[in-house]
Amino acid sequence: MRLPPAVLAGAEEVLREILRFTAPADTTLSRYFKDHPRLGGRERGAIAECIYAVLRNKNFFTDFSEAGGGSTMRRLMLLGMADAVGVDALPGLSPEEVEWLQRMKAIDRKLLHKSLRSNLPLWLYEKLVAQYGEEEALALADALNTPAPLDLRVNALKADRDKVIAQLAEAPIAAVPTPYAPLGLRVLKKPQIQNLPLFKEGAVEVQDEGSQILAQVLGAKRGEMVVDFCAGAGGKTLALGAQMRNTGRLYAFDVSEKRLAKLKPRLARSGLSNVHPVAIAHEKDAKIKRLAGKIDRVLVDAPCSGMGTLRRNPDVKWRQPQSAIAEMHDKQVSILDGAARLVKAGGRLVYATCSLLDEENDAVAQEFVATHPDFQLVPMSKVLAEQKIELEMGDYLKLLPHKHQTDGFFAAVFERKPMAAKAKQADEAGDEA
Ligand SMILES: C[S@@+](CC[C@H](N)C(=O)[O-])C[C@H]1O[C@@H](n2cnc3c(N)ncnc32)[C@H](O)[C@@H]1O
Repeated sequence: MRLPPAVLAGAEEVLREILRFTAPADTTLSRYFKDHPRLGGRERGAIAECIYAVLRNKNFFTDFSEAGGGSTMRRLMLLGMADAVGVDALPGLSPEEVEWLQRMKAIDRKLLHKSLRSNLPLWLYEKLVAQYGEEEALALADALNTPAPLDLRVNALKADRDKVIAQLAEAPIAAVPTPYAPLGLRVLKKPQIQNLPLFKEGAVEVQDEGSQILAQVLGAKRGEMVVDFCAGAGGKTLALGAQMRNTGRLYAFDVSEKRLAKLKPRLARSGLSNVHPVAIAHEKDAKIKRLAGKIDRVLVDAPCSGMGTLRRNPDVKWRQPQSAIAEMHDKQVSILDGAARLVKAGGRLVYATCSLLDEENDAVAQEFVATHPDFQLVPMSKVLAEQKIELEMGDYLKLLPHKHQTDGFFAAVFERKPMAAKAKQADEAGDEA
């Protein structure tokens, strides 16, 4: 069935705004839908998919749109719409436009020049080639430009994975266990999970399998004191609280009160009562000092470029200049240093990002070890074996969409050496006196 003509005009209008890259694409889209309440579900879906198709394929579409009639914005919008809903669903096209769109569909993208095929900014493509080699960088780029599946985490406090699969099947929603995360489910289509009783009652949360694995890597146990240092809206906090079986104390720190506020309804659904959200001013806040040397496990899910999440947020690659990566690195080093003070002797610290870039990952972990002799790296192979997760890794966790079908994630685990830590804690106590 053809879309109403107004949908194409609407998509062009919102695309023009989004390609200014002054705000996240999902924020602009939500505002547009709020301002146009009469748009139906199918129309909204078509506009959103069109926008995301353009963001994912921007290099290729921009190059191809140099040919063809009408304004550049209409041509980009048509390419996005054709990708999203197919040429036959588009109303009011001229015969030339139909022929032009069919020509685009027939192109074998594997034969394109690599910078067009990767659909990444050149600086990012070159960094990935330097890290992974050309063949793997292209496979990674292809995976990053493919929409992510919908993953759920079963809340072990309220449900059991097999039973949730059976309940979803009644909806009917097909879901299978994720390959690595013990409580993960991959939903085969993308239904509105938020309306299901299972979701409203807190039996499931939406969480990428990679993010679930990150939370698991911290190894939080019953009765422990744990800090989620960059908790945000609490994706990992909720997983950690359930891992701790709703016992002990889990502090959820963040500098953004707005993000922490989004954690509250999720906490209410989850049934967790061991979580304590705390807004901090910065990573050296006095609230942190009070807990210095007292915490069993600290997770630093650091602010980062987010380049591992391009399957979901394809605008992220166009919205950040290369110079932002060096700034991120410095911030990450500073946050990790601030968070490390919390860890008690023999306790663990996990540094994690959803970036794919060495500067934000390996380089931060190496700098930390070099400047914190009281901590030692715990090889990820050992951590994964402890958690019974069957993934082959070396020193670090490096999850990649083309290999593991997760978002791109990095994690390094450090342990505070028992004796040295005690001496340092004594020093810190002396400093504070
Ligand atoms: C990658 S996001 C966290 C995502 C979250 N852990 C989750 O799983 O949903 C990084 C978070 O770090 C927070 N942040 C930025 N600077 C910080 C700082 N100096 N101390 C603590 N949190 C900080 C940001 O507000 C953001 O919420």
